Amino acid sequence: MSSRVGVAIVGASGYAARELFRILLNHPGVAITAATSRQDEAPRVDALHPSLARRIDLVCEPFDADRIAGKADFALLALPHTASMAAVPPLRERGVKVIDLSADYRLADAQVYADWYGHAHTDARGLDEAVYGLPELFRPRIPGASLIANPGCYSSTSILALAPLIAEDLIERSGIIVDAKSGVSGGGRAPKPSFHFPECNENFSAYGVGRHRHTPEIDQVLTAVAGGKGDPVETIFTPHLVPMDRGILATVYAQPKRTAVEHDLIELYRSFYASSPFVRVVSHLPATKDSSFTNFCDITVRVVRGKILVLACLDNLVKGAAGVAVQNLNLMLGHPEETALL
Ligand SMILES: NC(=O)C1=CN([C@@H]2O[C@H](COP(=O)(O)OP(=O)(O)OC[C@H]3O[C@@H](n4cnc5c(N)ncnc54)[C@H](OP(=O)(O)O)[C@@H]3O)[C@@H](O)[C@H]2O)C=CC1
Ligand SMILES: CC(=O)N[C@@H](CCC(=O)OP(=O)(O)O)C(=O)O
Repeated sequence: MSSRVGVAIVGASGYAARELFRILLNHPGVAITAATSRQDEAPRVDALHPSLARRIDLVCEPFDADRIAGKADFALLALPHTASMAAVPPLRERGVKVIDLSADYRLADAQVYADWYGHAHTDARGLDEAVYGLPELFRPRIPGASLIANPGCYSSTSILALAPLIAEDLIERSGIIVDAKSGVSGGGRAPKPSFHFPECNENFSAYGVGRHRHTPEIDQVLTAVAGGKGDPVETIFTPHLVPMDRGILATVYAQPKRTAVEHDLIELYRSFYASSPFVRVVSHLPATKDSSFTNFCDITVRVVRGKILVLACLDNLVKGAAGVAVQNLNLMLGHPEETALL
């Protein structure tokens, strides 16, 4: 036990936290030494998440940076945005490395954050130092980071779908259409009217059209993938809510700069992701159930009437949240990226 690294899970009662527990309880190099919740009665983790009964014997405590620093080297924050940026500075001041699952450290520019999230950013230093935790694109930067901004679930799907085309400068950068669908757990465990069963069951609707907060995140990262050369990437990102528990499928439409050949594109994707164990470039059309409860993102490419279509899917709670957080933790700890994730 002593050779294990102590990890705290902050925001323990939520869905992303449940996945963190589920995955990390199988990790040979990690001990979950603390869990926090605002709930009054110091709930046991397995009372919050009965699926974890007999797997974990841990009581939640209120958030206290000193206590966490006394027990853990890493904190994985599964808090809503704005709550994270209040918790991150005191943890980092005490030497705790942080992987933040919220959106608070994903956008490099505080003004862009304020514009899309409607709140001023209060941790300029953290924002400056955070590394965007999408290992497939930024793997070399992750081991040395002290603060990781874990990507959004729609963002990961869309970025992984588009990165090879942008990196190779094969498509026009404006007007890229990302038509994405998510299961309801993407909205978290806290009840909201649109997620109420009679509202979302047997229903299918778009939301956030033209103003979803993952738009600037997708554009920012893909513009970085382009190497800062040329025009910025501008996507038209439209999310939809699908009445299923989990999973995201994005269908991306892009205008090629020259004639596109499907077979060559599939080969490009295979070579681009050859060193990325969690991207499966497939020839069939991916379906959410194929990646459910896994850390895989499945991607394929088609050419239809001269346009490039990329279809990508992943599990929003795993590759879209807790799984990629553990991928990042593995890289920071020097473990194989796949540890506890296969
Ligand atoms: N769901 C998903 O698919 C994905 C989620 N994310 C991000 O991960 C984070 C967690 O998401 P998810 O687990 O779905 O969310 P949940 O709503 O399920 O859980 C968040 C937890 O944070 C705690 N919390 C809520 N509000 C506050 C607050 N104001 N201050 C402190 N703690 C608070 C609550 O725990 P308690 O009441 O016990 O204190 C709650 O259970 C979010 O930032 C989300 O955007 C990222 C990618 C995908
Ligand atoms: C279905 C649903 O509501 N999904 C969430 C996205 C969840 C996620 O990845 O985003 P953050 O980490 O940025 O919150 C939404 O559209 O806001």
